[in-house]
Amino acid sequence: MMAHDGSFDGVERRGLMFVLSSPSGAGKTTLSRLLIERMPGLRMSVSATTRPMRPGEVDGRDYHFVDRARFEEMAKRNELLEWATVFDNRYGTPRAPVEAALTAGQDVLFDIDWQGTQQLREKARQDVVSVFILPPSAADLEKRLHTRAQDSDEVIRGRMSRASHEMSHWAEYDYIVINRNVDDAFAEVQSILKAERLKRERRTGLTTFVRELQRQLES
Ligand SMILES: Nc1nc2c(ncn2[C@@H]2O[C@H](COP(=O)(O)OP(=O)(O)O)[C@@H](O)[C@H]2O)c(=O)[nH]1
Ligand SMILES: Nc1ncnc2c1ncn2[C@@H]1O[C@H](COP(=O)(O)OP(=O)(O)O)[C@@H](O)[C@H]1O
Repeated sequence: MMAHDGSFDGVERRGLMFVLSSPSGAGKTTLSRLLIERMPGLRMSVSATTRPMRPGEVDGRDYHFVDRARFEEMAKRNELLEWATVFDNRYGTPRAPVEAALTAGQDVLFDIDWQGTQQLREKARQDVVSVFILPPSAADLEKRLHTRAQDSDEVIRGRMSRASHEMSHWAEYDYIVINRNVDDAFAEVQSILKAERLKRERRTGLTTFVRELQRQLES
């Protein structure tokens, strides 16, 4: 039997919400892309944002780029699972795709800030697994923001000055990963997801599975 989540261990489970947060430039986007590529059964939550599109970004893949009026309308209609203001722009998670994925037994990956993580945790504590990504040093963080070459010097200065505030929320997260080297950080994040998928409480099919094992043993 194949479980809904695409894994092959034969036991159904409830989908989980896997959250990555970090100061800008620490590597969330890089690690998220690798996770989506390499972990079956994991879907990315594509946020809505009012911030301008960066070179190389694609509407509907990286974000749903919307204007302020549209964003306010989505929030008012309760179409967002959470939302927050970051760097003067609005960011929010469309509710419907997340609920559809979880119902289908898929896990959902979120690249959201600490404000959004708090809101998800309040709504669904048991289903949220949160990881905070730290850069190895301030110098590395600044270098990464510059090598990404997608923001002006002024925007980068703003992001650096917000980094310390963002980082002050590290202790609210379940796991902390220091992104020195992408391969190691990816292996750590992947291990967290793999272990969390095995948590007893999420594995709704265990009672049936064990009952069947017992039946086989006793017959
Ligand atoms: N609360 C919340 N935060 C979001 C959402 N989407 C993105 N963010 C956060 O907004 C911040 C800025 O994102 P972005 O402009 O793409 O820059 P980045 O930091 O380089 O990824 C990051 O901390 C994201 O995690 C969302 O839907 N909700
Ligand atoms: N471990 C790492 N070592 C060196 N550069 C990295 C590492 N992780 C990410 N980067 C680079 O740093 C820049 C910022 O990473 P990104 O994933 O966009 O961060 P975030 O989404 O957290 O803002 C990108 O150019 C990315 O390729």
